Amino acid sequence: MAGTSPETTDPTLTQSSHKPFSYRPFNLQKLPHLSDYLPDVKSYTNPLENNSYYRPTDGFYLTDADIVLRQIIIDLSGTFPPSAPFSAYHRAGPRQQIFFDPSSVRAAIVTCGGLCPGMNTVIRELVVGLWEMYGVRKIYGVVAGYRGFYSREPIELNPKLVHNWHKRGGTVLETSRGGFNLEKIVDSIQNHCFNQLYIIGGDGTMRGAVKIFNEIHRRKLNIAVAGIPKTVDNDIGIIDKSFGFQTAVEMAQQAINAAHVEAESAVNGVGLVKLMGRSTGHIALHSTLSSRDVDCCLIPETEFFLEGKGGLFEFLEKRLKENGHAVVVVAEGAGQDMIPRSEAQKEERDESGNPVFLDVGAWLKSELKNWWSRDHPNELFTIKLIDPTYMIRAVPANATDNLYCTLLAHSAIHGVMAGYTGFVCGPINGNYAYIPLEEVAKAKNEVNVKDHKWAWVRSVTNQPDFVRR
Ligand SMILES: Nc1ncnc2c1ncn2[C@@H]1O[C@H](COP(=O)(O)OP(=O)(O)OP(=O)(O)O)[C@@H](O)[C@H]1O
Ligand SMILES: O=P(O)(O)OC[C@H]1O[C@](O)(CO)[C@@H](O)[C@@H]1O
Ligand SMILES: [Mg+2]
Repeated sequence: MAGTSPETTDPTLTQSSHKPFSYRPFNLQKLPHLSDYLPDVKSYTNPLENNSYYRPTDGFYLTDADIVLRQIIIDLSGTFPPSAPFSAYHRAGPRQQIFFDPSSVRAAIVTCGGLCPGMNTVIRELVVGLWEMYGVRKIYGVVAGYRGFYSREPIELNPKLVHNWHKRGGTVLETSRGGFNLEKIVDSIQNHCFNQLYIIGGDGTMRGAVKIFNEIHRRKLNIAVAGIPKTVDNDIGIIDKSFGFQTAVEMAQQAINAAHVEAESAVNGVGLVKLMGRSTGHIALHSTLSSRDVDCCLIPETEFFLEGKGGLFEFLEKRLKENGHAVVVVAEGAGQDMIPRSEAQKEERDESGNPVFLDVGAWLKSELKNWWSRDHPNELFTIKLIDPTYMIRAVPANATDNLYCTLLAHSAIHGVMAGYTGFVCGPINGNYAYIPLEEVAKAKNEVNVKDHKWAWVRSVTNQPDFVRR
């Protein structure tokens, strides 16, 4: 159960009792396990064995031999096997042997960072899953993010209390930014005798979770740490997509529809929609592709400009002439370098240290108005800015995201009960896997403006590439 070695040279599948499978050209990512630093940690038979609802059949339990490949698209005309081996991860799911006696488990759940549809579903399913599948009875909610570990009393959770939480937006446990004090957090975890941590949050939260995991490891504590990636921006790497993202894209359609109606109903009407996306434009991109009413999509990953040949003004002028209206979607992180700001504004950070952005929607609206009145002083022009910001992330998860949240929560529980620690669970190519926390904390998921998806956006909108020629 301990580690897996990527160094095995034999290209055939090999197995021994302590060194599980490794298969070239796949590099099976090492998953930390409590037994790595606690050699005497005891194992138990999984209680699902006797759970009348599950009746484990052949193949029900997964072993370390079950892996998920990160790269499933291969160009055989290139070098094969590739010079750098593909990453592979352990599949998520129940293990026959577990490393916690359910009656001694004290699980803690915390939510950190901004809101995202589905946070309450994950909490609910962690509570219900721990309770029903493994018979855990001591489950606590840490209130208000990382700072809550040392500044608030945890609340005890049970299935009855959380039964309808999945129907509510936000997080009943509350969340916050900042307040990360490693010593205080780990001291408090020890004082409360928590031995399982379920940390729900975005990229910043995962970086904090790595530090907590390392400190727990350093103190040699019998505490397993699981990260559950949450980000409405979909900016966490390796996993297919984050929960709540699809719900947010769906909500954004309402704003785009309204912008389209306003623009269509005016003379030279422009509907401008500002959507979330701090450093990634996934919400803007996916909303544009699903809507088909969008004439131009602006995201942080690619620059744009206003004046001159190939610029936004020239493009909109053409569109207004052709169609009488236009819809522009802009991600909040786009065009930040173009917005004038004071020295103080340049330095501004939120409690977590993230740069505070200026309002690209208001800025763009004003630039477009000025341009039109300068170049077409005698022609009507209307611009309506719709900024649904928090509306797209404060809603409950849709059915697809609710299902996704449930599978994530159950994957996390199975992994922790099996003694894995310092991992994140998430879907890779549609299959749930355990990924080392450290790897997730480093990985970014930006829109690749060189790939087919962005080309698709450009073919749907026919917007310029904003390259000065
Ligand atoms: N490098 C870091 N080390 C330790 N803690 C961190 C780090 N970065 C962020 N955190 C902590 O993680 C928590 C959440 O971080 P942040 O506000 O950046 O949100 P996030 O998890 O990235 O979610 P999102 O950006 O999707 O809203 C905060 O309490 C913050 O103090
Ligand atoms: O106003 P808050 O709660 O700090 O969050 C705003 C940020 O959170 C996110 O929703 C997620 O990081 C970003 O899109 C946005 O910039
Ligand atoms: Mg973040």
